[in-house]
Amino acid sequence: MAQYSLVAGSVGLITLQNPPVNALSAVVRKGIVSTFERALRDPKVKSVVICGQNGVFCGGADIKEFGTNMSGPPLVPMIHAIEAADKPVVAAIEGSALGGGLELALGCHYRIAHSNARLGLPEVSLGLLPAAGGTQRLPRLIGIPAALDLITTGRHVTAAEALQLGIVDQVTDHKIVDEAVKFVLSVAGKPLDARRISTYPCPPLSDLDTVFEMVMQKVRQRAHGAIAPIACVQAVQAAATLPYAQGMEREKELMATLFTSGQARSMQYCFFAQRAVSKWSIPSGARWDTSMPRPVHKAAVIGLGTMGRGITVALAQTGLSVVAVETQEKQLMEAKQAMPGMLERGARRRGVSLTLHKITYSRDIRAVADVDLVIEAVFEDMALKKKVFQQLSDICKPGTFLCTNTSGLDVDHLASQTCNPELVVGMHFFAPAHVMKLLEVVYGPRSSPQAVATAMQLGKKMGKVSVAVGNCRGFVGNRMLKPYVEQAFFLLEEGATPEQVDGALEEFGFSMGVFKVSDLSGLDVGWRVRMADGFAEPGASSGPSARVRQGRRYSPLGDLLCEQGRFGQKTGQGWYQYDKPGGRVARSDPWLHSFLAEYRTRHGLVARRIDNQEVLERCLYALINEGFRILEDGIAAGPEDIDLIYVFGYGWPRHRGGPMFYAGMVGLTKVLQRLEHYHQAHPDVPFMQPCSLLRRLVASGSPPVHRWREVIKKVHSQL
Ligand SMILES: CC/C=C\CC(=O)SCCNC(=O)CCNC(=O)[C@H](O)C(C)(C)COP(=O)(O)OP(=O)(O)OC[C@H]1O[C@@H](n2cnc3c(N)ncnc32)[C@H](O)[C@@H]1OP(=O)(O)O
Repeated sequence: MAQYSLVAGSVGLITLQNPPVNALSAVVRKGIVSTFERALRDPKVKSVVICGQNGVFCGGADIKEFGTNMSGPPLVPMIHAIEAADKPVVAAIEGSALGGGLELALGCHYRIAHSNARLGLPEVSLGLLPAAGGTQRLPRLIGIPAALDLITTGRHVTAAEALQLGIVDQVTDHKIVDEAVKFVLSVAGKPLDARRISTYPCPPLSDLDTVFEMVMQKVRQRAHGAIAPIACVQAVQAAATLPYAQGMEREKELMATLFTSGQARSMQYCFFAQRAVSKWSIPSGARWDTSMPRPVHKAAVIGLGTMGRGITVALAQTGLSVVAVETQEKQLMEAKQAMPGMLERGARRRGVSLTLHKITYSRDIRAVADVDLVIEAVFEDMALKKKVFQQLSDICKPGTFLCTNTSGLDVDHLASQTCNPELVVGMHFFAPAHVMKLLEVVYGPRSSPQAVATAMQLGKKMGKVSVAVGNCRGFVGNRMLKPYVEQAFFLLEEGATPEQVDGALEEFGFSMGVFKVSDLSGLDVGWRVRMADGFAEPGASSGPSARVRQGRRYSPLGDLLCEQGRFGQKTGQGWYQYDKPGGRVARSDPWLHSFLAEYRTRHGLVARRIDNQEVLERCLYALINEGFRILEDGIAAGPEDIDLIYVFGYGWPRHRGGPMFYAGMVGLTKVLQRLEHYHQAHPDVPFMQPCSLLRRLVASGSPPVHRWREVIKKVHSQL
């Protein structure tokens, strides 16, 4: 709702009230319309201030209303009425003014912001565009280039930047409503014509066509198939070329296409999924709202390879004191040289001050004796990690949480090396750890609720999307990767090329296909895992049984490349070739194509034409099928957890909602049928055998993804 009061004798104060973010629900819109009309009618009222309760102006339209039969007064005419009023209206902005919230403020004649405010038009990240006049007013106010930047990226700006851009008229550190009232009294009687943004001409720009062409090209490249950023550019182009009223028509038309699109549904699902996974619960019954995290003031990182450096930087950026331990002198020196640059770039990007002084370095593991939490990030080798955990258990003060950054080893086994296994959890970061948003927090059967809560909270503080997952080989993300990569290898055996497989996946929306990712992270990573799992064995890649291991189909292609020293970008050759070791630009490699042809001949395989549909189905459905197994095993609490892991850690396109949501969009029956088809064709590939949970869901009428938990619960209760 919206509350109305008369202040300072002549100012109508309208306060938006819809906790927690004063979203513009039907009731709030109704409240604004009626209180505003009352203010206009009241002769005592000479001016109006609009603010939000509890330190937040407005988080935008109520996203929960999307997809329902929307009732109540629409936003556009409401904002027009405010702009057209003959009494001055000031938006008093503190906290957030986002989406429809900022559009409401743009309809006001003046905007004053508290220095804590954040403003933005983030609709693009919900698969939409700012359709309450945002695409038409913002370019008129701040110019086309700045408006394009804000609208196509959805980024939030601080009050200081908003002032610089001209979005707000004043920034204050004082009480926002008091300042707004003072301000509106000071402008009483001034003509309002020049304050109505819809009447402004768009600031002229020379060579408009070229500007839009270039922006569109850039936006398309970044969008990976998402349609909202493109529509955002088109809407701003309308502002630049059409009169306001026609621009509004175009905005409406473009929004109508987006609003009902699967992409918008997927992205809005991701928004709510992100909030849902922070409300974690684990099979022991521990939950986010009943488990108290312990404060972490000082942390340590053991091992300063690529991951350790990233984790140290991420911790220091959070403001924690960090002890960075590396026993190898050379590696320590390299880390000391590299990390200041990483911190500097981070500080510049985030507009904050440098935190170099937060890190102390040591070669001696005993330096971690007084820290609250340790993250082990040594080489991915169980024997080495066990030794580190035994040492930590002896050295650390009582109560120190011991975390491992393993990407898939048994966390419980590591916990068993310590005197207090309840203090042990996995904190699986993704490279580069100071940039990537995902953190898998891995609990074992003995991890205490407090250990899980502390790791989850630390992740949040570090700006990560933290997802609590159970302990199994590869946890959630890497476990699902295995069938996906396996299918990609099989496709090469059957006639596809890395270029074709990657092309199909990139067209689907991944920023990089599976083979490019493999070249980037190093082919040796997967090779080591396959060796540890007893699949890859020296000398076994070329014998007669090379393509069968442990009674199932196996492709030794990745092992063969590793045996040739082709580890990807770092060696300049992998599935592609690069201009030099460390090169970044993948080029097709004729050697690889001959190698594949020879390999097929050697194994009596005849290359066939494979279409992109088959590439997608085999790679993605194999991955999704493993996702169902993970749900069935209780390793992830719900489909949202898996989806966020894939969106934030593995480049799954957000506009496709994550693998499990995508399965729902495709139709569970179809996914099941295609898995059955491929499993019949390849009975020696267990990953293609449809998971029984998928069958259960189909048998229960393929409920929407938010109702899967009910079926999963039933499955678990019957175990
Ligand atoms: C004609 C169409 C015109 C306009 C279109 C739009 O306006 S679309 C909406 C544009 N706005 C946004 O995208 C903002 C989304 N919200 C946020 O970015 C953050 O929530 C915000 C406002 C920065 C606050 O962040 P904070 O970390 O403090 O809280 P949290 O994100 O956990 O949110 C708290 C709860 O509020 C719910 N919520 C937030 N925004 C909205 C919203 N716009 N509509 C509905 N609900 C919203 C959020 O889901 C949380 O709910 P909970 O049940 O507690 O998990």
